[in-house]
Amino acid sequence: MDTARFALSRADLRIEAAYIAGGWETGGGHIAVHDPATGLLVGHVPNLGAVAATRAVDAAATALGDWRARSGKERSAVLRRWFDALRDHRDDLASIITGEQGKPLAEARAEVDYGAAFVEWFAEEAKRVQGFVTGGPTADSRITVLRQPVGVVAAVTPWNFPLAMITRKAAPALAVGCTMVLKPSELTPFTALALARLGEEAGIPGGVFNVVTGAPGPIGDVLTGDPRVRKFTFTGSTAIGKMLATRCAATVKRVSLELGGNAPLLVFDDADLEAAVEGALASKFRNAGQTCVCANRVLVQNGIYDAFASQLAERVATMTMGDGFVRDYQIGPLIDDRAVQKARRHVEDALEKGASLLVGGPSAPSHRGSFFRPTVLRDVSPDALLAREETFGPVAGLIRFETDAEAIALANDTPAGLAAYVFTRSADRMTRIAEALEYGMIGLNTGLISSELAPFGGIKESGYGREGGQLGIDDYLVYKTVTRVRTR
Ligand SMILES: NC(=O)C1=CN([C@@H]2O[C@H](COP(=O)(O)OP(=O)(O)OC[C@H]3O[C@@H](n4cnc5c(N)ncnc54)[C@H](O)[C@@H]3O)[C@@H](O)[C@H]2O)C=CC1
Ligand SMILES: O=C(O)[C@H](O)CS(=O)(=O)O
Repeated sequence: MDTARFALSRADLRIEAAYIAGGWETGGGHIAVHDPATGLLVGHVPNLGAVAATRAVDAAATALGDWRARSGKERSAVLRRWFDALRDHRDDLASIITGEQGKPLAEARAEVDYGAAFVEWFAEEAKRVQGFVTGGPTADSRITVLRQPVGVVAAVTPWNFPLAMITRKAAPALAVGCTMVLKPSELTPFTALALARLGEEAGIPGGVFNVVTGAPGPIGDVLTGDPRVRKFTFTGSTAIGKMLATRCAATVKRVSLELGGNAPLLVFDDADLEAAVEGALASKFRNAGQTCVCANRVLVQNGIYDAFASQLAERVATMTMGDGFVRDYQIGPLIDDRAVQKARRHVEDALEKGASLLVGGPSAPSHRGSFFRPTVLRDVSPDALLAREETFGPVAGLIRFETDAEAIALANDTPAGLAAYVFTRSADRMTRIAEALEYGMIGLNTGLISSELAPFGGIKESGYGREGGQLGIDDYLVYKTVTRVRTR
């Protein structure tokens, strides 16, 4: 490992072991983890499989009784200590995130804040899980509805937010008394293991939070097939999510899916031009375009099109790109060369279909690591690949429209339904368009919609379930209706 690149990270937080039943395991083969900015080896984690995954489910099932028996206030205190530990180790965690995912340190620190905020939020929610009591069908009867933890939870998470996508699931689950087996992305396992280490320090009992590293297939088969797992939560690509949800049906698990997006960003003639450009920059280029809520299609009304295109291109042309550790660059590397090839394919296809390049395009080969320059294309066809698929890279494709009706039709013309953005000064148009768009989340005159306070999730083929906010805890609770008749 290039120790200089983890200068900020204390050795005891970068752990080359899986975490099962409160113990650190180094057995089995190994998976190599690389730094996307340099291709350098970051380290190895155990390549565990079905046997270890089953032992983790054993541990979660064993720990469930005592953990759910604690009061919400007692679990809240443990989560609060976990939150404090994440904040105290903000720089250590950020350097681990940048080292294995590539985002610039400033974005990595912001992700630690974002992920820790879910732990803080659900430490508070842990004390407020409410049921209700009503009168029964006869004078001597009462009906009580309890909300209880669903039980053992399995979670599978992606590489693009290697900390926040985990705490967005683990915090509500542990808050209500569930236990968890997590399979993090094999591309970014060290962040998950650091979370487990800090959770151990905070007093999360062994078996309550388990991290199994290794081959996705065999581990996934156990997490989707073991009947003791009562809830399966996934964040990642639509194709994998569909397959895993299908596997869960055999044991009727509760499932929540946060899948891919294809977010339209609509700019109307009456928009505040500066706000629309800022919003497009924030939404499109966060994490080098590798978020599921990134603007994936930029739909611009004809009257403002040229002004918006030139101002966006001017700003993108000034963006700095490079190794997230070296300087505070704005654009880091993509996760791997496969992601670079996809972005390149989308740009080339759009150009073949009549678009023109305003700025950017594939990086010079001299650039080490999996970089792709921030790119703006204008006059993109709605039939271009980048309008049909999620680019998951720093490519903004501008598509023209004339009328409100045309904008809505273009925006909704996708199986995805995660996030959409609207820039207009008209309150009436905001209301009409927001209500007509088929998406789980809408940004009005903003490109940033994610926080621990806002229920996050999609509709259509972007998935179901909500994470964060007042709704995030529901996915980890079951209802129990108790009818009682007074004895004579
Ligand atoms: N809606 C949302 O909140 C998010 C959606 N995504 C979507 O995911 C994609 C990029 O993220 P990736 O990590 O590449 O997605 P991915 O779907 O390839 O991987 C996500 C997770 O699934 C696991 N996985 C893959 N195959 C598996 C199998 N057969 N069994 C069990 N687990 C398996 C991976 O190891 C990883 O942990 C994009 O399409 C993006 O839009 C990513 C992050 C958030
Ligand atoms: O995985 C993602 O893309 C995240 O859900 C996006 S966000 O929550 O950071 O906006």
